[in-house]
Amino acid sequence: MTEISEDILKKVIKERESDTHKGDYGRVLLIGGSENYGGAIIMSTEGAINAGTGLTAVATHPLNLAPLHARVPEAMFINWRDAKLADLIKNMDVVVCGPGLGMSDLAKQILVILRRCTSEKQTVVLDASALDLISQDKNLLPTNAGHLILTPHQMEWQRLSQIRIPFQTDSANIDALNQLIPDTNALLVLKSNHTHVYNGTGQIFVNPIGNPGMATGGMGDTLAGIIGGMVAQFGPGVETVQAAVYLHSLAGDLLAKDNYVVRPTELSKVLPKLMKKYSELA
Ligand SMILES: NC(=O)C1=CN([C@@H]2O[C@H](COP(=O)(O)OP(=O)(O)OC[C@H]3O[C@@H](n4cnc5c(N)ncnc54)[C@H](OP(=O)(O)O)[C@@H]3O)[C@@H](O)[C@H]2O)[C@@H](O)CC1
Ligand SMILES: Nc1ncnc2c1ncn2[C@@H]1O[C@H](COP(=O)(O)OP(=O)(O)O)[C@@H](O)[C@H]1O
Ligand SMILES: [Mg+2]
Repeated sequence: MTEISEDILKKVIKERESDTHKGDYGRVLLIGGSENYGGAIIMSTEGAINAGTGLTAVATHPLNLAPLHARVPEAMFINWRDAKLADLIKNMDVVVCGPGLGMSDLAKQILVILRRCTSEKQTVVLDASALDLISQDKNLLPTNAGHLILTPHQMEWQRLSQIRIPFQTDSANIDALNQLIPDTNALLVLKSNHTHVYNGTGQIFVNPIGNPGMATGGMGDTLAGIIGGMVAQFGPGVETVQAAVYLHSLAGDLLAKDNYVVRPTELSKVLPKLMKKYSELA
């Protein structure tokens, strides 16, 4: 087991070369946000954009168009019922699916489309409702994606793995991950006050930082967006995911120095400054 440290940020976050454009920093599609959970996909999008995604698109319920554009005009919008969703998925580097997606039949259909349209070169980050739907039907897993990153909290992992929370030991978690996705490219980010990152070969990385001010709805949605944005720029390896988890908590700790509660939307705002600092320390 390895404790994640600040060094991972220096290693992963690179200074940007002058001769580059938005296409060099990745295309990310975020899918989620039903009528009742629009905030989840907006917070996830804010995480992705503030973590540096080159081009960001959001497939969501049409109710979320105005609030999404008001908060994050950098993001493009597509109605999640639009037939063009399939082609859009095919053109993405990373798809983050699940924040506020909900458990409807439409949500299930979206997972079917995602499974059909993803391929080897792409990374899919699965969070929240996407994981709960897959718990009900394992055939919904988008196994054609080159890299799969699962980001459950402990109850979502209980539903998916059938391991009750007190029995979620490292060895049980690794076995369950390998059984669920017999592909060593899969990563499990098991969120808690000390999030564990597992890869398919049995390596374990533990996040030592973060604080209870971060126990606010939307904090995990934000992390899923940050992971998507960082994978789009720095690749889908386990180091990028460790860096995303650490950066999220570091931002949370920075805010918790003088705030009782850390709002996910505030956390996203401090990411560009932190990333700048670590890109220069490489
Ligand atoms: N603003 C918005 O739009 C927001 C929308 N959201 C969207 O809502 C949807 C449902 O997601 P969800 O996470 O809220 O519900 P669910 O999966 O039932 O989990 C809660 C249950 O798990 C238990 N639990 C045990 N251990 C735990 C742990 N370590 N961390 C967390 N929970 C833990 C917990 O136990 P208890 O609180 O009872 O002790 C409770 O019984 C999903 O689409 C999501 O994206 C949210 O992101 C919020 C902001
Ligand atoms: N007490 C805590 N200490 C450190 N981090 C926490 C704490 N509580 C929650 N977090 C972090 O906040 C996030 C919560 O994720 P999740 O439960 O999926 O939130 P949501 O679904 O509401 O967005 C995780 O990244 C978790 O590590
Ligand atoms: Mg969550």
